Amino acid sequence: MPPTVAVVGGGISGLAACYHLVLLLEASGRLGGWLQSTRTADGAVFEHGPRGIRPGGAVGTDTLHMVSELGLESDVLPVPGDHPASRNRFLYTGGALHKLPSGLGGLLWPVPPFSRALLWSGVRDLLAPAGTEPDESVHAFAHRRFGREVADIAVDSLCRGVFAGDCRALSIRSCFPVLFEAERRWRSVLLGLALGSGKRQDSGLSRRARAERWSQWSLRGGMESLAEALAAFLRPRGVELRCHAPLRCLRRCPDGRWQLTLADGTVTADHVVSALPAAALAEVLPDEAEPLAQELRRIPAVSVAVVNLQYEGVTLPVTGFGHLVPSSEDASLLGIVYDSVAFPQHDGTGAASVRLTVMLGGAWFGQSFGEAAAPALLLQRAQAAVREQLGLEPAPTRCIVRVHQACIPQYTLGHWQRTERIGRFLAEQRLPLSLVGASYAGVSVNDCIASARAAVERLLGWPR
Ligand SMILES: Cc1cc2nc3c(=O)[nH]c(=O)nc-3n(C[C@H](O)[C@H](O)[C@H](O)COP(=O)(O)OP(=O)(O)OC[C@H]3O[C@@H](n4cnc5c(N)ncnc54)[C@H](O)[C@@H]3O)c2cc1C
Ligand SMILES: C=Cc1c2[nH]c(c1C)Cc1[nH]c(c(CCC(=O)O)c1C)Cc1[nH]c(c(C)c1CCC(=O)O)Cc1[nH]c(c(C)c1C=C)C2
Repeated sequence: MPPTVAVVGGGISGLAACYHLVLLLEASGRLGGWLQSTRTADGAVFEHGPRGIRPGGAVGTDTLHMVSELGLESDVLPVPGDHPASRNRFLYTGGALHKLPSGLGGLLWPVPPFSRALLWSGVRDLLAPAGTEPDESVHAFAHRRFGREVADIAVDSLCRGVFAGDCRALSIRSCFPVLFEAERRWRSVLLGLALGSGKRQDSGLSRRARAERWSQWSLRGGMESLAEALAAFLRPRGVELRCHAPLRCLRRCPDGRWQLTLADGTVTADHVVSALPAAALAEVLPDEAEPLAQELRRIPAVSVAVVNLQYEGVTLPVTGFGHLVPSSEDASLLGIVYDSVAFPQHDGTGAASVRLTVMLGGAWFGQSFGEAAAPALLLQRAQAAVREQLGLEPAPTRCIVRVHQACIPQYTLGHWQRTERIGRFLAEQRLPLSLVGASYAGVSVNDCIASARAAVERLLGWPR
């Protein structure tokens, strides 16, 4: 009989793992995890989780390949390289919006909010010696290589716009491994980025993405359609996708198999693929795996309030992907995405509208709003930010507030050692358990899918 493999966690990582396996157990009543899209009767789509996926690199190529296999090709909404949402990103500092420099002109002269031409930061990176520490905070790394202003403003904002996190606590080695490696290998981040990108094998959609220089893509029905399409692909192929099936407890049977205790019974499996957040897995492990549980509990995650707003009869003062707010300007307000610029197809058939998503909290959630923030307060804060930062005075015609508890894992300093210790424990104890998902090696949808695929390949002994 072939071994039984149970996948726990029905987010994108668990679903992607099931691509080749047979049973998935999901605690909630829906699949997709943070892939959450609201579709309104007038055809508008509001994203409460990821809103765009990068097509580049091996992981981006693999995701696009999966999209083709799922038959979603005609639903892909690309954002080509010459689109304003690809070219323009803004920072809100000193009470004003500043376009992030692009092109040579933007590097040769001082462009606010930077007091010196960014060229000097590039020269500093080319001349500075390579670091020797095995890990460093993202801020310390950026300060050492590019100078204080770039670290305090640009890199601070970048970490808020990807991890909703604090660059002073996040690890360069785990959050931005490409930059870390570039410095180690080429002694300069810029040199490494310029020389380091190898040749890629493109086909179909990814070839088109490269030719048209897509910066990101979404789907006509929103990102949740990726989870729905995966589920629709898996069910007729014999994969059992069980919702309302929270894993309560994981025990080893005397014969070495796992016994999974659910709310309404037990399941036995030879191998378990955990696609749960690290802290959720820690809660269900048996006592003998306490050292593993302790490491998992040291991988924190931050909460983000996502406020979707729709306005009618207004015009944005700038056009682009959106703007980020450095923590020195306003720690509680991470940034605003101008959704209707990148994906006007999601505006629906109503009157011409501007759709925005305001993201609040992250690493500053508790200090800004308390642990149990009232949705009305978050909505008020979001609307005030849109008024102050974008000058949109009218009341929004549609508002959706979601508070996502512990939604983005934080790879803090030393994360690489934690994941190594976790791997060592699994190997030494010969535990038939694979860990996939956003808690370990990349938070993007691409990284989650890639982690699931790699685990399944190891499990089934497939060559890469
Ligand atoms: C607001 C926001 C914006 C984002 N934007 C982007 C973006 O633009 N681009 C991008 O690439 N990525 C983005 N991301 C990141 C990306 O969406 C996530 O990292 C990814 O979806 C995580 O998937 P996952 O399957 O690993 O985890 P999750 O989605 O957290 O799935 C885990 C699943 O496990 C289930 N579960 C928990 N406990 C149990 C249990 N005991 N038993 C059974 N099931 C359980 C949960 O219900 C959940 O469904 C964003 C994330 C957020 C929150
Ligand atoms: C304001 C907060 C956030 C915004 N998006 C996210 C947060 C927390 C979450 C997020 N955004 C991206 C990813 C995936 C990372 C990846 O490796 O693909 C996640 C988890 C994509 C992303 N968003 C921004 C950048 C620079 C990236 C990396 C990929 C890319 O270059 O496209 C910047 C950014 N995010 C937000 C805004 C308003 C913004 C810039 C203007 C929203």
